Amino acid sequence: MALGKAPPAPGETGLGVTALDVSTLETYGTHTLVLLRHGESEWNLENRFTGWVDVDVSEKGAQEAINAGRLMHEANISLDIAFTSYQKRAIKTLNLALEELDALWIPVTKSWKLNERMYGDLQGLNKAETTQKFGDEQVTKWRRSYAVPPPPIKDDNPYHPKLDPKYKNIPKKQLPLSESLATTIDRVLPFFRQTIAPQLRKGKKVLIAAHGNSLRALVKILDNVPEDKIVGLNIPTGVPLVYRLNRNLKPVELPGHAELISGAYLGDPEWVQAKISGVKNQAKAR
Ligand SMILES: O=C(O)[C@@H](CO)OP(=O)(O)O
Repeated sequence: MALGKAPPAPGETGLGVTALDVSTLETYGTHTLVLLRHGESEWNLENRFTGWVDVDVSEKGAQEAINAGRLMHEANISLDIAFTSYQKRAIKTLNLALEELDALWIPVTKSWKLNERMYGDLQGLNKAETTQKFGDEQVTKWRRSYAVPPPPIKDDNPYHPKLDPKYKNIPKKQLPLSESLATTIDRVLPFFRQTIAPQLRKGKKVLIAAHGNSLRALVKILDNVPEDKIVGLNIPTGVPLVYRLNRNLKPVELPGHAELISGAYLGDPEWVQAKISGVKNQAKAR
């Protein structure tokens, strides 16, 4: 992956305008948690279901990651510790954003528990073609419902996680063959409670660089988003989502917070909204 040298076009960065007055952040809650979805991946670009397939960030995705670092810098966000998945699109996004913040030194913990939701046998398929074949209702259920898992990955599928050496130490029966949002929560929540929450309680400012659906799982937990509303939650690539939490690690509603959630995205709200709509519309039949 070569990093493009051309500066991003005006209007592509969201820099310079943010709905959240970051100078007042300290007045909301006591703990800072920032969620960051990786920058555009090669398969986001090709509009393919990705899940546990370990694709890289695209050139645009790398720029989005750098931009995420700039947005945090502009907002005076300082970080103490970071968490990410086993997947290179999240790891690279984290590194590029931290580099921009001059914070590459902070401790980073990687865990497969923060991986993208396992997309089963849909992995590798084009989203728009899948909608043409199975219909909008079915694909929306697979992508965004709370409890409906995609079809499980077949044993001879070349993207089967048992073939990936990074999962060799995970007991085979723990390796998911497909996951709904509900079963993604079943692995994300214990990791959050056991490993991330103690750091927040110690007063550490935490960044989690992860994926569209592992972050939807976290947001569902933090904000207690009702199951029938979670279908409407789409997380854009490369836009830091800032939470302030109270002593009980419950989120405090921030000014300029996004729909359904208490956290606020950094960057120009129109720019953020356009990026959210882009994610929502990926599966539209063309
Ligand atoms: O393909 C995937 O793994 C995810 C994130 O890119 O897609 P979706 O937004 O359709 O859940």
